[in-house]
Amino acid sequence: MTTIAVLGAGKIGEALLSGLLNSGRGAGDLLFTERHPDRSAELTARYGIAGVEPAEAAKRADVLVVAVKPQDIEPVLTELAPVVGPETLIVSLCAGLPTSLYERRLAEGVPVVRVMPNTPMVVGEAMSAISPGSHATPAHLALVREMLSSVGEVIEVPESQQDAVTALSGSGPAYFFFLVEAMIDAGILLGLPRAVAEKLIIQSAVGAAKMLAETAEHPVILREAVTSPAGTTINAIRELEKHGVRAALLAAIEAARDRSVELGKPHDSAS
Ligand SMILES: NC(=O)C1=CN([C@@H]2O[C@H](COP(=O)(O)OP(=O)(O)OC[C@H]3O[C@@H](n4cnc5c(N)ncnc54)[C@H](O)[C@@H]3O)[C@@H](O)[C@H]2O)C=CC1
Ligand SMILES: O=C(O)[C@@H]1CCC=N1
Repeated sequence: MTTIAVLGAGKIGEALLSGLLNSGRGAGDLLFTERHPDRSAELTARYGIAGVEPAEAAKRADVLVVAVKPQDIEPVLTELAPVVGPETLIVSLCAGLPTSLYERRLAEGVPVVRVMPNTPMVVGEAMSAISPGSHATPAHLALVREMLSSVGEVIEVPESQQDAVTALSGSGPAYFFFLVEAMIDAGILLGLPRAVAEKLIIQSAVGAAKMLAETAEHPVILREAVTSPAGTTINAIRELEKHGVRAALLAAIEAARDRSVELGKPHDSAS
């Protein structure tokens, strides 16, 4: 069995570890590194996975999954440079960071795959987009695909699209949670008990998501089916359009893409 070490067990690192455990991998095939000892102890107690030093992770693991913030990458590269060779696959989950950064800083020939996952991997429903670096072979990509398909869906995209992917599906769950939160507030405004509003909105979100996933229908058709002539929904849609919600989403996702580009800027090959 492939041994996988997650470097930086924060929110997405934990989501990956717990998703891999849920998919049937043994705790003994997983490792993590974490700079905060309390966090490390908490994760070992929760999952039975060992927290180790970076050099030990590099020695024992076939795959090193980098899951620190892009701003924290420098010390990780410094730690990995002397201990990682071409037999170890680096999988970077970091927004904005190009594969060329790892290739420049680590030993010649180290294979790197850039991945943008999202947090629904905790429930086996991640959307992950993968892009090979210049030393990653089809076998490396297949290994990453196999690892991530145990926690959700996987697509391959050119690395040039990863900043857009980050803005869309990497951050995407946050937009849906924001929408759900606002809709629950609307229920409170209309005088419903919070628990009732939560139940109504969460189940509506689950149902709508299932319809999108399981019918082949375009979202416009599904929305039109809810929107009765001179009915209630069209009144709401008019308000959404009046308040520029569509334009706000376009601008918001463009801003997220721009931030991803910015996070990679200090590390692009020209710098
Ligand atoms: N949170 C999300 O939904 C997603 C995050 N990502 C990417 O994943 C990465 C991590 O994001 P989050 O989990 O949200 O951040 P986070 O701040 O929750 O986790 C980062 C973890 O790395 C640890 N860390 C930092 N430097 C370290 C080092 N040198 N050695 C060991 N551990 C170290 C921190 O203590 C922290 O626990 C980022 O690069 C982000 O772009 C990608 C997709 C989705
Ligand atoms: O907000 C962020 O920077 C990370 C990357 C995608 C989702 N969360």
